[in-house]
Amino acid sequence: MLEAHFKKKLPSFELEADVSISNGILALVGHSGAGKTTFLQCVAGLQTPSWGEINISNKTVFSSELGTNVPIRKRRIGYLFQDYALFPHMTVEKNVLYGKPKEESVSEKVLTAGDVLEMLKITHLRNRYPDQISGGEKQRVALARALMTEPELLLLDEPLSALDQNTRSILQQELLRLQAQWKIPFILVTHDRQEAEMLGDQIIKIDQGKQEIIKGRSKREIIGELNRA
Ligand SMILES: Nc1ncnc2c1ncn2[C@@H]1O[C@H](COP(=O)(O)OP(=O)(O)OP(=O)(O)O)[C@@H](O)[C@H]1O
Repeated sequence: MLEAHFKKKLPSFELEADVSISNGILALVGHSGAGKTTFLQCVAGLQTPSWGEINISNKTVFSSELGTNVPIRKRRIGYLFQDYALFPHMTVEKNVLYGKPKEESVSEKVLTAGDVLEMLKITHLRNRYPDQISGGEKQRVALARALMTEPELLLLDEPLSALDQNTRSILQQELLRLQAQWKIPFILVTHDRQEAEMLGDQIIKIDQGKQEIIKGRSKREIIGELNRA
């Protein structure tokens, strides 16, 4: 579950975020420079909002009022970047194992690297290095490493944009399957409106920091409906 209600001052505008998602995929669309990456980074703890509150799985990770700002490594978030960010000197298996939490597992899903490699159908690549696998395979390894962290929320910053259409379609299906299996919210930044339509249970467009709901309903609308019932 993610509930984020915050503002972040940027040099040319202020980003205003107000989202709520308990399960499923929230797609974030918008022009270049609209504030999408800033949104993800505020949720992850890589940037600090100017004002507001962020809750993940009912835990407050940021609150300007309470002075709470939980560091990124304690937020239980998987973050997938466009450029995969794999370690070139480590094998696929070592890259995946790198995601394993250092402390004892805190979730009921105790995962081995073998489980995750199998889940993403890359067991046969375990001993290869990143320069010996394709772009689509690299993205699977990056996804495997993110899942290995046992996240409560997965942030995906244009994860498929560097891939060819065929690989992209396969991985889109894979994301849907993983989300259904994992049952945690995914936030997907994409430039591709069709991808947002296909994968997003909710779609939010950001323009100059202001959000517009394209698909799904705002928390305010849902609460209003409950109050009227
Ligand atoms: N480190 C920074 N310092 C100053 N301004 C920044 C910094 N990073 C981003 N910005 C500005 O903040 C605004 C939002 O940037 P952001 O990266 O969130 O946009 P985006 O929607 O993710 O864009 P893109 O689709 O091109 O990745 C932009 O106007 C950008 O110029």
